[in-house]
Amino acid sequence: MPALTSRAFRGIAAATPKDAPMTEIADPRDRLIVALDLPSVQAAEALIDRIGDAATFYKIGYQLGYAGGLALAERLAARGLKVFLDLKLHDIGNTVEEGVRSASGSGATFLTVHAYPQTMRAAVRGRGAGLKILAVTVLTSYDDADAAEAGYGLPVAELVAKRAAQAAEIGIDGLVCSAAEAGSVRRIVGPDRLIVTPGIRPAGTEAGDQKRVMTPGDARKVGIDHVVVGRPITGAADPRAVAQAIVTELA
Ligand SMILES: O=C(O)c1cc(=O)[nH]c(=O)n1[C@@H]1O[C@H](COP(=O)(O)O)[C@@H](O)[C@H]1O
Repeated sequence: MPALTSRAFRGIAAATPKDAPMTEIADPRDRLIVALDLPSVQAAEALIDRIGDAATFYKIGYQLGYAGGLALAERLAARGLKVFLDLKLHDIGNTVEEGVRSASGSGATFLTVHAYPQTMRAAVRGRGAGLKILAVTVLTSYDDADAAEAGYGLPVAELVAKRAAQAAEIGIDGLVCSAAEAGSVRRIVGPDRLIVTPGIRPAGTEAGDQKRVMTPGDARKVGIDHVVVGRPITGAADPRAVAQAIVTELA
């Protein structure tokens, strides 16, 4: 995979509004969500120790969740760290509603569902106090060709916009999209819903399987609330330093 450079982002950055407002967040570290995409709880705890107080917010997804990570989520929340449970639920309404209800007792701050109207309505019905539901619009590993291959008749930007409008109408708390769509999503959903953007790559780092990417500094300018960063931190020789640099870029 080619390394990404500032030049690679120039087109995207030029197309976005300058210094769009971000939601007020008291601690700038809360803007960075570190994706704990690791094979074991032991590996995750070792990374959290190395990062120390440079990060306050961690995401637990499939890889760690199916390897004991759900219990870890409860322990991290009990320690005062913020937890994003990235379960990306999508099923019949009853199953989603009851799954969200179960997750509401975990102490997590965020939980993801896919942005299908039936799924989002069910998630809102099951949502307990303190848990915010994020709807994943179109995965950041998709481009227009991938959307067409999956059977969608809209380009990614239009599909994201359509799903963002549906999510806002249903009462979802926040959207997951790429930073490239954050400006248009903000105009659709208004100031009160969260915009959370994966596909974030510090300049010079590998995109890997991500297709809609942006640097933390450019993402800051388009009004995101939180960024999600995995491999650039989990694979770094000094994960604490990378986390600190990203928080500085976002501040
Ligand atoms: O819901 C997510 O967090 C998510 C949505 C999306 O569209 N794209 C995306 O990459 N993610 C997650 O964000 C993280 C990105 O990881 P890196 O590509 O390693 O930075 C992974 O844990 C993905 O599962």
